[in-house]
Amino acid sequence: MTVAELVPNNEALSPYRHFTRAEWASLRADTPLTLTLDDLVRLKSLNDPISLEEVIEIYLPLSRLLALYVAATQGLFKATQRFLGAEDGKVPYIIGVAGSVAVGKSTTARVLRALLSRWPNTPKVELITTDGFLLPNRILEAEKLMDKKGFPESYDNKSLLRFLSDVKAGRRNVCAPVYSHMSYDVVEGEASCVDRPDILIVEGVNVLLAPRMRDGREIPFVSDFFDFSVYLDAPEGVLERWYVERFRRLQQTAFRDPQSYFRVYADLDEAETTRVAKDIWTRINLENLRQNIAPTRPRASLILTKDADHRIEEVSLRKL
Ligand SMILES: Nc1ncnc2c1ncn2[C@@H]1O[C@H](COP(=O)(O)OP(=O)(O)OP(=O)(O)O)[C@@H](O)[C@H]1O
Ligand SMILES: CC(C)(CO)[C@@H](O)C(=O)NCCC(=O)O
Repeated sequence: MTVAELVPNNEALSPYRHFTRAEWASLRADTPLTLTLDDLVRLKSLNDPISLEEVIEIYLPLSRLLALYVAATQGLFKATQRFLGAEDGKVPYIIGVAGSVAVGKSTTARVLRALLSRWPNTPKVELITTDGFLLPNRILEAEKLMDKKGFPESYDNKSLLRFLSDVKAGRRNVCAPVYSHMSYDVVEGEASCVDRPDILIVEGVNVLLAPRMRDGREIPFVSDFFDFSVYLDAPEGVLERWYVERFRRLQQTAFRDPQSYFRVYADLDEAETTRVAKDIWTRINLENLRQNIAPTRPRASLILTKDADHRIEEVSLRKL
């Protein structure tokens, strides 16, 4: 026997099964296409920049996999209810979507929502972002955390955990605070409520953080409530480019609104705008990516790796 035969290869040792785009796309085979071409076109017109090819090759196989996972989990729940002699209830299936600022989490979450709601056993799919659980600016300012927006310490983690635990407990009308990118702050008096969905998608930069210890006790974290999670990945340089492009686009549009927190940047020229965007990216978002977000990647059930054109080139699925 050769050494090569004795030592398992990397793929065998990895907790993930890796698929090229083409391999993954072929896993849609035999799935009845629950979407018509019209649905796909409508999805695209939701203002999401995603290509139809991406939906068909990446997101349809993923929605098929998730439909199977959800059905299996619902079956297990029914078995437990029967064992306990309990009345039929419903527990929402919770999916986390994690990854850097500007990687495209909102787009992925919205596409998944649209696709999953087409399956007969999960018609009601709701979506929240953890942005609403950011501490208000007045607290961030007082605690000198304005340059740490998106870092774990900038969230009201207790409220976020209570929200998730209430949803998981099957409570009706569980509400989350709302964040405005325009005012760059939590909106006082506004709420976004979910009412016993079949699936809840929770999108946010730090949703896969590992539980931490305090006084020798483990503090629960958001991902304790997840049944499945997706980490969106792209190289740092590419992420910076997407961030700067988006910032420059917003500088031409939303920043001109008198309500915009970034109104002060509305009159900058192109070079200055790029410099400001790169500075915010490097000081805050890249730092957060390196310190907090990227280290959570190995905790995801699925990793989607994008190339510079937002095309998902590799899919890694955790072996169960
Ligand atoms: N599949 C895609 N194809 C092309 N462009 C995309 C795709 N997904 C996202 N983008 C673009 O990338 C940028 C970031 O996308 P999005 O706002 O969804 O990111 P995000 O991860 O939710 O960001 P943030 O954490 O900053 O809210 C946007 O400018 C968006 O237009
Ligand atoms: C709200 C977050 C943290 C995540 O969505 C992000 O969009 C953000 O505001 N980051 C702080 C630095 C910046 O303004 O880009």
